[in-house]
Amino acid sequence: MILTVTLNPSVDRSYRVDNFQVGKIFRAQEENSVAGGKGINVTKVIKTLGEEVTATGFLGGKSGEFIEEELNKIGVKCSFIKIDGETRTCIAILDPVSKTQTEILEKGPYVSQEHVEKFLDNFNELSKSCNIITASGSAPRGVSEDIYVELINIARQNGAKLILDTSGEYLSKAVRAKPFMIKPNREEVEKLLNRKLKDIEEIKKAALELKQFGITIVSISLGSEGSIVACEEGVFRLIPPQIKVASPVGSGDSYVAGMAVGIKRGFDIVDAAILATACGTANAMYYKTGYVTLEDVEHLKNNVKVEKL
Ligand SMILES: Nc1ncnc2c1ncn2[C@@H]1O[C@H](COP(=O)(O)OP(=O)(O)OP(=O)(O)O)[C@@H](O)[C@H]1O
Ligand SMILES: O=P(O)(O)OC[C@@]1(O)O[C@H](CO)[C@@H](O)[C@@H]1O
Repeated sequence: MILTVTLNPSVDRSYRVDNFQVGKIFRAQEENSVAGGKGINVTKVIKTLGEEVTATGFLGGKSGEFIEEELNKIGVKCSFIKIDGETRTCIAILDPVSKTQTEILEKGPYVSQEHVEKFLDNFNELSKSCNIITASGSAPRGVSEDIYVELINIARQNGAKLILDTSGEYLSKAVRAKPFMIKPNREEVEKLLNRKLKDIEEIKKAALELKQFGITIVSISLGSEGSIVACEEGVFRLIPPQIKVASPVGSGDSYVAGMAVGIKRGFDIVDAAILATACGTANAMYYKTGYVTLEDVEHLKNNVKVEKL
């Protein structure tokens, strides 16, 4: 069983607006609301790939009920802590003409200390029966920036591998706690290391530098340019096939789902990264976040290129 953690889930609302501009009024050509937040997207893709998955984190209010209903519909086991506030909404404006994506992410509700403690107790229990754990995204108000450090330590004590996909202070604190794997994107690594990464050689160096913290797999994702993966077997570049992009929102989450499933199935890291790349690319072909089809993933997998750096 794979366990996914989403501390700050969201109802992801996307609008397709051709020729979007700041400061003007537009009518959307298409709108869509889905259960989202990074870890929820990971959950949906893991389920599509055919693995059993339990989802945990915090949920509250009507948005929380909507997310739980959507996950129940697809057969995900839910083990969320119910909070008093309302789960957030995040907005994405997708403009296929200018090929831009504008996002407005709410901070999320306030979570009390009592609920945080309940969550940690529950996480401790769940991680005893799940050997692969993904933990993704920002945390809502009231949750300490050290939360992922705590989760990494609990997972390790219980013999589980934790894959972390977060940013900012959460990431900066967590890398020192030696998670099994991290998957920042290029901008997140630039912030973390406080320097620009000009080319593939500099990204490779950054991946190896982060691996030195004691992290088994460091994967830096680069959108349409693929990803760089540093692991025990060496450093690899994964290059995805070219596709017609609808929305890459959630491609990083789909990539994490592919990695989690590959590792769960005992693939070697390069094969897990090929599956991950196919999932990230498959997600970018649709407007929905955290949405892939098995047919697309199978087809794309055969067209991912791997280079040893
Ligand atoms: N336009 C694209 N074409 C092909 N593959 C893509 C494209 N965008 C993303 N991918 C695939 O998905 C992976 C993850 O994408 P990306 O680097 O955009 O993640 P991210 O920034 O974490 O995204 P998010 O935070 O929205 O989930 C890439 O490494 C790549 O394999
Ligand atoms: O605020 P966070 O947790 O960093 O990111 C939230 C979010 O942008 O990430 C997902 C895409 O990866 C969306 O589903 C969601 O709205």
